[in-house]
Amino acid sequence: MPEVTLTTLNKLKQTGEKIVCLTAYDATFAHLESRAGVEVILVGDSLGMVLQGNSSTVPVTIEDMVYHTRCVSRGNQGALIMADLPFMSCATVERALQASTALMQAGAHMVKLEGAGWLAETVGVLARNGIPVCAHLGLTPQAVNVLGGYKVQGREEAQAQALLDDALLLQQAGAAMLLLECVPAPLAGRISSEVRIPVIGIGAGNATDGQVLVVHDMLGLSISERMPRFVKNFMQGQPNIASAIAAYVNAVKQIEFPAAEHEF
Ligand SMILES: Nc1nc(=O)c2c([nH]1)NC[C@@H]1CN(c3ccc(C(=O)N[C@@H](CCC(=O)O)C(=O)O)cc3)CN21
Ligand SMILES: CC(C)C(=O)C(=O)O
Ligand SMILES: [Mg+2]
Repeated sequence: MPEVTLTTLNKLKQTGEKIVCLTAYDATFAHLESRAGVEVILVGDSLGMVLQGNSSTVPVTIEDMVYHTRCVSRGNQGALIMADLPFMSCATVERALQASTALMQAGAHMVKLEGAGWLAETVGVLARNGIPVCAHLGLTPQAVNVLGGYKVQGREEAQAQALLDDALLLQQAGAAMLLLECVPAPLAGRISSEVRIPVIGIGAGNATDGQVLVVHDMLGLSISERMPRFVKNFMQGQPNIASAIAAYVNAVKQIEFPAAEHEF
């Protein structure tokens, strides 16, 4: 058992203290982040972009995710490890169970799946089998080819209402956590206050229960010229990576990050 558990995260939500989440893909970063006070380490399928150099997360396989989850697990010092279920791994309940088993046996404490209310049954089956699930809503990058780009979701009233309905449905189905990506800040705040479970945001304003960023982004490392609006470079003014990560933890805890310029 890690030092940080779902109980810890639920308590943080109740007390209003922000939950800090950051991606890691290897043992060294897992070590640094967990030592710096990051509560949740996300082994994100963003590794398909920042490590593998793909232009989306679609090429990432379960084997890739298992490998990096194992690496992170070895370096982790007490954080809760959440691993992404990659593209197509939730197409059927059976596939989701198989992929999640592999991730949990590689050292994950929780899995994250992209998708809305239609995954409620999958979430329920996983939860009943002892696998905590985070449901990733809003901009779901694995669906980039359907969405037509990495765009803000939930801007129209009907879409916003559908997101809120999905959040409540997934909680009801047994989700332990939600992640909202690129949704208008007021909508993310509303969803966070209407569900009991912790809500982590990226590009979703500062009213969610926690924040996540891709570690390469917050260290100012980028292949492309343009960074998404929600990214802040925490290396600025810091002597090393450990202190940049500590600055991120502090900024999230103090609700200094994200600022208005980082939200939609
Ligand atoms: N390095 C990295 N960082 C990420 O945050 C990330 C990945 N990779 N890979 C998977 C997804 C892709 N993500 C992205 C990528 C681009 C935007 C982006 O440029 N968004 C526009 C929104 C434009 C709009 O609709 O108004 C922006 O200006 O931020 C958002 C999320 C988030 N995830
Ligand atoms: C951007 C975050 C939320 C993610 O899913 C990832 O890193 O893969
Ligand atoms: Mg992901």
